[in-house]
Amino acid sequence: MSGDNPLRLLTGALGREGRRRLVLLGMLTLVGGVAEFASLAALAALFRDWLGGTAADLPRTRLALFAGAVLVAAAVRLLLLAANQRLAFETGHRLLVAVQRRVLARDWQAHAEARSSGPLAAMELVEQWLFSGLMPVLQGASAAVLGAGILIGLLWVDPIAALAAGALLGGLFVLTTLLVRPALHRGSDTLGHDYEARVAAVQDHVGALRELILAGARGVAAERFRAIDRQLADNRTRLAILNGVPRILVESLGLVALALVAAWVAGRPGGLAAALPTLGALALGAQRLLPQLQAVSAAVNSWRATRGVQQRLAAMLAGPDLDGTARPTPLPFTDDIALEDVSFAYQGRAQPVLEGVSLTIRKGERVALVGRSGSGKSTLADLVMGLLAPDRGRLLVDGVALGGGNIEAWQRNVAHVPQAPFLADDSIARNIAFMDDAPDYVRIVQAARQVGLHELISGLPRGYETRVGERGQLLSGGQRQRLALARALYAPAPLLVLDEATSALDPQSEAHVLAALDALQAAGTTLLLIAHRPAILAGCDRLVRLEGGRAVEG
Ligand SMILES: Nc1ncnc2c1ncn2[C@@H]1O[C@H](COP(=O)(O)OP(=O)(O)OP(=O)(O)O)[C@@H](O)[C@H]1O
Repeated sequence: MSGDNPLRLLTGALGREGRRRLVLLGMLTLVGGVAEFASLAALAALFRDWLGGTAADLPRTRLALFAGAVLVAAAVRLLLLAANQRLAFETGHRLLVAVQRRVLARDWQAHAEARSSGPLAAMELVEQWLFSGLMPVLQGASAAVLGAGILIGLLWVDPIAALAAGALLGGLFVLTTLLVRPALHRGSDTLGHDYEARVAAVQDHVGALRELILAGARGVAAERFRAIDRQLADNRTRLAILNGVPRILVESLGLVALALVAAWVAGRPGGLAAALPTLGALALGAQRLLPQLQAVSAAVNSWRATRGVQQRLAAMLAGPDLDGTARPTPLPFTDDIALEDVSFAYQGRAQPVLEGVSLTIRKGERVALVGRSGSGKSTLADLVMGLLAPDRGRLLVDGVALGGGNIEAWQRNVAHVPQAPFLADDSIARNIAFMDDAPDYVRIVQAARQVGLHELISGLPRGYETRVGERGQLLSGGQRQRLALARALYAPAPLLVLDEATSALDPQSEAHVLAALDALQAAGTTLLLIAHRPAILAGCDRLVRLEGGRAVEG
């Protein structure tokens, strides 16, 4: 599912199963078209046989045929309704999953540079596309086939009248569509961005509420949001109206067109009596054909109205999909990690953060990275963890160069605790056993004890089942850090990277953490610490200082 062609987006989103369903839907639609044709033809035949007769002469077989054809047509419509809805929701589901898979497939740098409002807005975009784009299109496609069946029925009954009706209705459809086309294009192009802007604004409110309160800027934020949503609401209103106009025109002018054809038919030689079968077919045609025409018109215009949304979704789907293969076995790590002449610059920045850094970290060592703010400590740690790739130079683990295929295998050796760790809005236990579908409570408690959190957690009314709130906001900064450290201890990895992960700890908590680090090192874990606090630095085997993009010992 790739490319920015919205049509490819549709077929790609369907997947193999969806395409099979689409073929079935097409076949069912054809049956529906035949049923529509049959009901019209049966009605005309009924009128023809009955012409001039009394109630007693009613040809019962013809009547039964007509009733049968109408019932079959109704049954097929019901099936079509169900098949259309199923296909649409299934496609929406697949599309959303596909977008999230691509969000998860991004590499670290792309993720850091991307706006998080995009993936969040994808949910709204998919809903919008589903209800205002795909569903009308599926209904319109069915309607086109059913409408063709009705028109063929009319052709069979009275070719000239059918051609006249077809030409008038077709002309009407083309005219009304052309009428709204430019305005629909204009409105739809900004729609995708408008949705993203709205999500981004809400994210700011949630993320920066403290700052907004203290700056007295809540009113400003509300006003900005009002303007963003006003624009979106106005645009959606305009598009909905533009979408509805052709439908109303097609319905009302279409009725007039069919009445004109009926009047012409009634005026032909033979008079009203000879025209009766055609008039009956036209009346039924009007009742059946106009809604189909409306649906086709809605489909064409809805597809245009959601063009901007389709383009945004297509852009989100343009990236690579998540690798579905099994997790690789960890890369052997028994000797050392070596950086050889490594240089790195962030995209769009002329100045490299690191230039010609060479450094060896032996297995089991505790190394501290120090240096001024912005000197590149986190960048170096990201390179060691394989989250970033060097522009020049290389990284070797036990002499094996990292790159391409073995990065994930290397990352299976790595645990990381950042300064502001991510905590899920879940229980303490589930945050320690993060992403573990079968949490081991013995290990959870052990990890919590090691970071000095067990007493505190045990004292809470719900203990380890206490929820930590969104991003852990029901805990203090130091508690969050220790919880993240407990997470790293729960699933120990040969290399543990702590990036200012102890900055919010009091001396007592720090003592706990130091003891935990000692135990880890004694068990053979390699520790790379970015830290400033003397107690943490004192326990390290080596200090590596970053200065002007270079690494110096001491
Ligand atoms: N994703 C990014 N894109 C562009 N530049 C970045 C990115 N991340 C960091 N930088 C820049 O790279 C430089 C090094 O940043 P880094 O976070 O590695 O420094 P640091 O030594 O860890 O700083 P601190 O001690 O303040 O955390 C900084 O100038 C920073 O602005």
